[in-house]
Parts: sequence; structure tokens; C-alpha cells
Amino acid sequence: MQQEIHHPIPFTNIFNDQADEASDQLSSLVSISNNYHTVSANRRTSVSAESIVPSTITEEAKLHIPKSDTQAKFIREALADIFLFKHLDSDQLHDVVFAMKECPVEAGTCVIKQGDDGDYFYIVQAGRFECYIEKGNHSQLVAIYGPKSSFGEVALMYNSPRSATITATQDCILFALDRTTFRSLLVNNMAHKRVTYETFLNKIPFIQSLPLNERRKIADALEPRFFADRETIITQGDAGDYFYLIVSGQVLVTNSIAPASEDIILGQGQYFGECALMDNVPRTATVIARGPLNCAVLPQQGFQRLLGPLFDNLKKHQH
Ligand SMILES: Nc1ncnc2c1ncn2[C@@H]1O[C@@H]2COP(=O)(O)O[C@H]2[C@H]1O
Repeated sequence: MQQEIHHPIPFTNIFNDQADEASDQLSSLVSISNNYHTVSANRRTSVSAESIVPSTITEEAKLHIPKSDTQAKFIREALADIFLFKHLDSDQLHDVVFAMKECPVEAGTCVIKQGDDGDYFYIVQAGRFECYIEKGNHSQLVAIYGPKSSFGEVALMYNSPRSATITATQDCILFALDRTTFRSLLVNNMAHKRVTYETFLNKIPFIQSLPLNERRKIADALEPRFFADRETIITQGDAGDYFYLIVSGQVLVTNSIAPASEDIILGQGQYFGECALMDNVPRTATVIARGPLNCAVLPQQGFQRLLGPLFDNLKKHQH
């Protein structure tokens, strides 16, 4: 059901358009986040960080914002759950932790406005945010973010406009990572993963129909998972969490309620785990590795967001 959203305060872009240097951006963030009602709503028209070569950020240019041990621990724990950061080494994670700036946000503040340029990636330290996608005069609630959740990565990853509007529903505290640091650390990693999965995705029938940029988004969101022979990947009755694509190897899909003859074997380029995620029901079968198995998985949120438009198609191709 669609619902109307009324912003308690008129939206203002809480960041200005003059700060090309990451350090300038962050100092603006601090002063502006305390004073967001009065800030100019001008959108940035150019973003210098786009042209950055990922590995060329110099030691001098790196931000180092002092943190308490508790703050650093909190950010590390939050990053550990965010797939984008999973491939960073310990030095890179250290850079992320100390580039993040703590920002208090008052209830009612619109932190991200759909359609704007992206300037920061956020981790929620405290409080609650709502994420809406605006279509015409309506806004649809698509996510709620609490402590350790993150948002704001899409526009930074793809140089695209903000894909949703995000508003604080109570007084909150965010950690914000500037665009320059985000891209310098993550774009290299993403490029590598994209190359790895793009060719694979191009061979999967229901994904082939998507435009190139959509296929790339899926490649970027996939995470590798490896399983040993006979390892149980999914247990019937459990809640759904991931969608699995088989990169190499085979699985046995078995339904304890249906007769054994219903068991099926899936191999390279096929997928499983979609039913529970599409229909929001418990896992409908148990899936076991048949020999060593290499999968690429999409977490539930990414699955809904990236493959949502293909659900009809997915159902048609269902085994
Ligand atoms: N359907 C969705 N479900 C969850 N989060 C979303 C959804 N659409 C957009 N977002 C988040 O909202 C953010 C808005 O800014 P970005 O597009 O940079 O990054 C986006 C994601 O982090």
C-alpha cells in the first residue's frame, strides 16, 4: 500500500556545493548538521571525486578524525556486516573507520533526498530513519534503518542520483563517510568483483534481459560463498536470507514433505533460494552441496531491490 509522507520540515540539502576536498566536505558536514534549517538547498552540479583514480589517494589527503575506542569498535562491527566492505584489508578498514565523522541529526531531518547528487555514505550509530521511494505525489516506505544499518551507497557507487529519500524519525547520530574516501577505497574492489561476475551473469537466462547497467549492479552486489561436499546450504522451514546462483558445482534440492522422486539436482548457472524471498515464506526445501560448490549470493535486501522487477520472469524459470 502506498502512503503519503509529509516532511516535518521543508527539505534542505544538508550539505553545500563548495567543498570539493574531502576535508572541506566533512567540516561542512559538522557545522551544517547542527544547523540544517538554514542551509542553502542548492544541489551540487559537479562532483570532483568522480574522476578519482582509486589507488591514488595520498597519505596526506587521507582524513584522520580521532575516535574513542568505543566509536572505532562500533564502526568496525557495523562494517563487518556490510558486504561492500568485506573485501577490504585491515589498513583499508582502518582508513574507513578514521575517515568517518560523527554527525548528530535532529528528528525530522531529511538526510538524503531522492534525485540529489550523492555526497556521503552513512552508518546509523543511534536512532531510526525511514527510507521512502517517491513516485509522483506518493511515497512508499521501503526500509527502516536502526543502529548499525547503513545507507547512501548506491549514488556513490554508480555516480547516479539518490534513489530514495531518507528521513530521521527521532533524534539520531550518524557516522558519515565522504564520497572521495568511499570511492577511493571501494571502486577498485568493485571493479575486480564486477569483472569476475559479469561474464557469468550474462549467461543466465532471466538476467540476460536486463540492461547492462542493471546487470552490473547485480554483479557488484553479489558475494562469493563456498561450500564443502554434503554441506547443508538451506534447511527447509528456516527463514529466507540469501538468494544463491551456482557459479560451479551442483546441489541437491530435497523436500521432506514431497516423495524422494521429487528431489532435483541443479548445476552451473542455475539458482535456488528465491521462493522464500519472493513470497516471504519459510524455506520450502533443503539444499545440500553435491561436491565442492561455488555460489554467488545476494542478500535479501539486494535481491528485492535488484531482482524485484524480474520476479515474474523468475517464477516462469522456476525449477
Ligand atoms: N528499495 C530499497 N530498500 C532499501 N534501501 C534502499 C532502497 N532503495 C534505496 N535504498 C537506500 O536508500 C539510499 C538513497 O541514497 P542512495 O541511492 O545513495 O542509496 C540508497 C540505498 O542505500
